[in-house]
Formats: sequence, C-alpha cells, structure tokens
Amino acid sequence: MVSSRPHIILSAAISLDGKIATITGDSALSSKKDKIRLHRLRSQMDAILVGKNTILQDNPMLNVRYVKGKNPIRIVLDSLGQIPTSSKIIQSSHQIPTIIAVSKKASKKNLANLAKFPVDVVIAGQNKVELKRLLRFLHHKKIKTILLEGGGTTNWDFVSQGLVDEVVVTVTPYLVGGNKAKTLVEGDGFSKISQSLRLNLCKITRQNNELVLYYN
Ligand SMILES: NC(=O)c1ccc[n+]([C@@H]2O[C@H](COP(=O)([O-])OP(=O)(O)OC[C@H]3O[C@@H](n4cnc5c(N)ncnc54)[C@H](O)[C@@H]3O)[C@@H](O)[C@H]2O)c1
Ligand SMILES: Nc1nc(=O)c(N)c(NC[C@H](O)[C@H](O)[C@H](O)COP(=O)(O)O)[nH]1
Repeated sequence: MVSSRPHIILSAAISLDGKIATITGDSALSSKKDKIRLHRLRSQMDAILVGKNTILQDNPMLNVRYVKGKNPIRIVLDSLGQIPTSSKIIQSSHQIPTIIAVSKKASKKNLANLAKFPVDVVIAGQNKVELKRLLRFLHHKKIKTILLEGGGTTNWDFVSQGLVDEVVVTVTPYLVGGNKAKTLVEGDGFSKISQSLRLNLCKITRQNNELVLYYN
C-alpha cells in the first residue's frame, strides 16, 4: 500500500522511571555514544519534528553534528507562532530549512516577526495544528520520513491519533522522580491497555550503561 503520509519514528531518551526530563526541564539524559547514534539516525531522516516547549526549554539546533551527514528539515509545532526569533533554530534558518507549523490563532505580529527569517510558516488548523493535514502537506513536499523528538505533549498528539510507526527509546541509568516531571508520552492517555498503542520489540542494543530499544 502506498502511504499518504510520512513514516514517523518517535525518538527519545528516558530515565529508568520513564521521564524525559527532570522537574526543572533538564533533559541531558543521553551519553555521548547515544548522541552519536541519534545524530546518525537524524542524518537518515527527511525531517525532525518537535513541539514548542522543547525549543523553549532546550534551545536545540536539531542538526547533525556528531557524525558526518545531511541535516534533515526541522519542523516545530507552535499553534500561536510564539517561538522566540532569538532561538537557535530560527537564527540558523538561513543554513537549514525550517518549517514552523501554526494554527489560524497565530497573531499577525508573531507571523510578521517570523517573516523576517527564511522560515516556512505553514498554517494548518483553526486552534491547533491539525496533524493529519500537516502530514499531507509534508508528504506533498516529498518528506517521506520524520523523526519525532518530543516532548511528551507532542508525542501524545501523534500517539493518540495513530501516527507513530516506530519507537526508538534509549533507557538511561537515572531515576529522576517528580510527579510533574515530563514523561515520554503526556496528554490524557488511553483509559484501557487494550486501547493503547501496542508495538513489537524488534531490536535491542546495549551501549555501556544504556539500552536502546527499537519497537515497530
Ligand atoms: N529526553 C528526551 O528525549 C526529550 C526529547 C524532547 C523533549 N524533551 C523535554 O521535554 C520537555 C518538553 O515537553 P512538553 O511535553 O512540555 O512539550 P513539547 O515539547 O511537546 O511542546 C508542547 C507544545 O508544542 C506545541 N504543540 C504540540 N502539539 C501541537 C499541535 N498539534 N498543534 C500546535 N501546537 C502544538 C504547543 O505549543 C504545546 O504547548 C522539555 O523539558 C524537553 O527538555 C526531552
Ligand atoms: N535521544 C535523546 N537524548 C537526550 O538526552 C535528549 N535530551 C533528547 N532530546 C531530544 C530533544 O529534541 C533535544 O532538544 C535535542 O536532543 C537537543 O538537540 P540538539 O542536540 O541541540 O540538536 N534525545
């Protein structure tokens, strides 16, 4: 069957207790070896997608720098178009193609600020970004594969709509606790295990103190 949307791989590092960051938002969980593995995976993807909070918290580059390889297109979900133009992703948009997906709720002022940079602003949805609509657009733009790099809120949006095809999770040797610390998948959650997304474990690799789990 020919798919009408990109293939989506959810990727993250988690603590042993399933968190993707501490209560203060510190997400430096991966070892250097894991970052090298992640960047190799990034270089094989057409695009990387994250939610706005990950940009605010981590100010990531979302590029390939620990290995040689091509940079994927970067996509940020940001309903209101509030991402600061001082963020690394906007500041480096001259070098790496960058898409900001917003809804019709984004203010003219925010859109005008973004328009000062060579970012592609895509309006897809009334209040939030309608993921299926955005994915259709990306598919037309020849984006066949997306690495979904969180955070937990964005992961839930994709999981709850049946839009995750694979999961690659690095289990790191930390117990961080905190009932408000973000977990791999946030949102309302499924009520029943029988309704939740069930995957098949297809590969495990060990990197010293970490395990990388591959599910599809
Ligand atoms: N350990 C890891 O692998 C990893 C990976 C990514 C992020 N993180 C951490 O996760 C935390 C952030 O996670 P989070 O759950 O707070 O936020 P998030 O990064 O998922 O961003 C959520 C925001 O993205 C936007 N968004 C999401 N879905 C949208 C949609 N459908 N339409 C429009 N906008 C949408 C909204 O503004 C929403 O508030 C940070 O602390 C970050 O460090 C960790
Ligand atoms: N595999 C993985 N291990 C981590 O320890 C971690 N924090 C992330 N998190 C993904 C998230 O998107 C981060 O913001 C980027 O990993 C930072 O991205 P850059 O290095 O600046 O490209 N992913």
